[in-house]
Amino acid sequence: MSGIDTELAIDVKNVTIAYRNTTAVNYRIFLKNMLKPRKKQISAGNDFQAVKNVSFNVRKGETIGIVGENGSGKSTLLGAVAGVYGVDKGRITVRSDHCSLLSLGTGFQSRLSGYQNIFLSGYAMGFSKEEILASLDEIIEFSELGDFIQKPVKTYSSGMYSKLAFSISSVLTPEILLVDEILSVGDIRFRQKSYAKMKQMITDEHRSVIIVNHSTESLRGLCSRILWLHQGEGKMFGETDEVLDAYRKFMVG
Ligand SMILES: Nc1ncnc2c1ncn2[C@@H]1O[C@H](COP(=O)(O)OP(=O)(O)OP(=O)(O)O)[C@@H](O)[C@H]1O
Repeated sequence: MSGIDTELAIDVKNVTIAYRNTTAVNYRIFLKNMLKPRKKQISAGNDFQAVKNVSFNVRKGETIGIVGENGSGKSTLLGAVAGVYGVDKGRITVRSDHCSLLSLGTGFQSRLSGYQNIFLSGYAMGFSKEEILASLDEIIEFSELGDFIQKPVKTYSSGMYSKLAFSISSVLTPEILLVDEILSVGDIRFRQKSYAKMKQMITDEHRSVIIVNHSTESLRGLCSRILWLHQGEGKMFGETDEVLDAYRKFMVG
């Protein structure tokens, strides 16, 4: 089998992910492994398959969206692309030194302060201490957290948590950005601000983005292609309007 197409930032081929076999890995191991191509090939056996034989790709500089009803496997697939989960069958190749998963459930160490978590996340994304320091003031200002930046993240509301997560990834600007539902959290003002920032990030021809979101209207303005997952399977992957129209029709008639 030949290597990945050089125009692709992410290539997901026939991936199956089953819970029970699939374990969330130690954070330090995750940091070490997140940028390596993953080629684990084991049988999924009788475990619950959250993602079944799914293939899609993201070109360099492209933004794609993932839609699907609750429990269709979107977050699981995104977690596998980020390296948080291994795959049971198939292969995921990620081509970048700087990759970040923006998600409400992962990433921060709850006992550490927002300030400390900025460094932790920055390192996880592949940035150096100097690069993080150079962006620190901008991250803190964008987050609007004020004095809370020195408080443990476990004291944050979900909106505050997402503000910090979004600020880190939008200011440090990784080459590959994986966004899980984060645009739908936060107050209206921050949502508008983050949507505008996301649009600006996406227009950078060097950045590749995957967005998981239930708001088809947000996705329409941001994505060139959409993957529709249904009960763990890839039901459609193609041009944004075509897939979203079919998805809306399926969901609401
Ligand atoms: N840790 C876990 N252990 C076992 N099963 C899980 C686990 N996490 C998710 N699942 C199951 O895997 C399936 C896919 O879940 P996943 O969170 O990936 O879906 P999703 O499309 O992101 O859902 P939502 O839109 O509700 O966020 C669901 O049936 C869910 O119950």
